[in-house]
Amino acid sequence: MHRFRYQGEALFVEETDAAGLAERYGTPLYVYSAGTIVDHYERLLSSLRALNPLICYAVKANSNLALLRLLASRGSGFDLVSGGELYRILRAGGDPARSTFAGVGKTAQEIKEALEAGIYSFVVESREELEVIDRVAARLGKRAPVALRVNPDVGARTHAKVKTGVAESKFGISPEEIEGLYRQLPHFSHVSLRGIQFHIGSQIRDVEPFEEAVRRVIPLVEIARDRFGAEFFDIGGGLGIAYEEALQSGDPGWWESKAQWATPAHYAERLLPLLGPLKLRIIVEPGRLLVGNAGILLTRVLYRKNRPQKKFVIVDAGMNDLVRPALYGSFHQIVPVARRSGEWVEADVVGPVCESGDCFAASRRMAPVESGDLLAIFSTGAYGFSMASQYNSRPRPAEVLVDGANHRLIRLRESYEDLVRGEGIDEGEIAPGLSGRADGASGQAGENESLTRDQAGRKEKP
Ligand SMILES: Cc1ncc(COP(=O)(O)O)c(C=O)c1O
Ligand SMILES: N[C@@H](CCCC[NH3+])C(=O)O
Repeated sequence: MHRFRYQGEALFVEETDAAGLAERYGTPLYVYSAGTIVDHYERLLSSLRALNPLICYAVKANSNLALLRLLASRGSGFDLVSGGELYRILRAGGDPARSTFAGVGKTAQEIKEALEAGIYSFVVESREELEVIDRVAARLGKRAPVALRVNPDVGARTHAKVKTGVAESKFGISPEEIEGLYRQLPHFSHVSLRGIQFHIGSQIRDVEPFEEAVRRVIPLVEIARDRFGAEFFDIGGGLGIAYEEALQSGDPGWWESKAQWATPAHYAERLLPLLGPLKLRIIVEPGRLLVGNAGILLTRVLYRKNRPQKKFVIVDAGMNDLVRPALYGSFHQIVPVARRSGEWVEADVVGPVCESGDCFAASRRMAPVESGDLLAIFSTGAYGFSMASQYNSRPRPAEVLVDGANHRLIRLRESYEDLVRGEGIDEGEIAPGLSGRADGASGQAGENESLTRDQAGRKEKP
């Protein structure tokens, strides 16, 4: 269950009133409930108890160090997709030996960093990537643990932009190609096959696609286990949550029975008989499920605008802070932080960004609001801050973690200075010696790659 409730007319996050948080830390403000995250983690673990699973939290959903630390302290491993995410989990005290590294475009540098950190397994998405991993491992005198990501060509009822298990998507390797790779694997002398993985997409709330994917991939898993000694089967993440009526139902999504959606009992009931007999370590990679309904975005109403055709509520959060509605047309419940009586209105809730798509809710029936009021945008713990940008030169918002009656800032609101960090106007101001002339007369012109300050001088070639 999530821990956001009205007490009287005031919205509370655990035992902390939301309005007080907005006063103290300003808006827009992401607020997370630690109790909700831990509850979701423990519930998932117990629903799959019979498999003794390893949960690898998908860092991309929300990569704040404090959340990573919280999950690591409960024993969670991590699903990573970049060198930056590896850096984050190391900073947060996460264990690379309980973490996997997926993604279709790992660079040789990222592969080297993960090998040196002692990653539990790469999740390989192409033959060419496998070759690079083999080469980097050889150079380091190591053997790289790898899993192959299977694209099982299973569709799922979710947004087209977040389906990843269909043959047309860029992810994974087809079953036929994997069979070919099995034959060639002995030639890769610096990798060992540790597992098989699939991940078919995100915000999926039916069990059938997961079951279908497991069934299709099991024959490949059995070969990996019997011929190559593979030890795990990773069935990815993608479990959906309730966005509709998230507050009223108290439903983090998937746990409680809802006529049209699967429950964890249902999921377990259907998958355990398939997975149990494999006698392998089972890994799951949930992101949204653990943190999605554990976060809200607090925003203040700046202005209202009433036209005969439409009413607008203009708030101080924008699509740069929360891009999901603009990107996917996704629904987020929006409620007042302090309820007032009066007639409900139908309005568009929009942000200040100069795009018509900067709209959190279109023609939404909502409780009456006045300028200065606070609103809470629900179910924004996943893919909220982690997809935020500085578009329109808007500093990214602050983040706060609530635990009971305690609250603490876990990310400072950005300043104008943060907006221009790393930019330079004059020659040599930010990277002395790097500038040059097209004819190669000086500096490192022709490198044809832009370097970050950290990367300069330590590029790993594939
Ligand atoms: C490889 C991988 N694992 C896990 C996830 C987590 O997905 P979700 O947040 O839907 O559980 C993703 C994102 O879809 C992913 O790409
Ligand atoms: N960003 C997407 C989910 C993508 C999952 C990443 N593999 C969302 O907000 O729903």
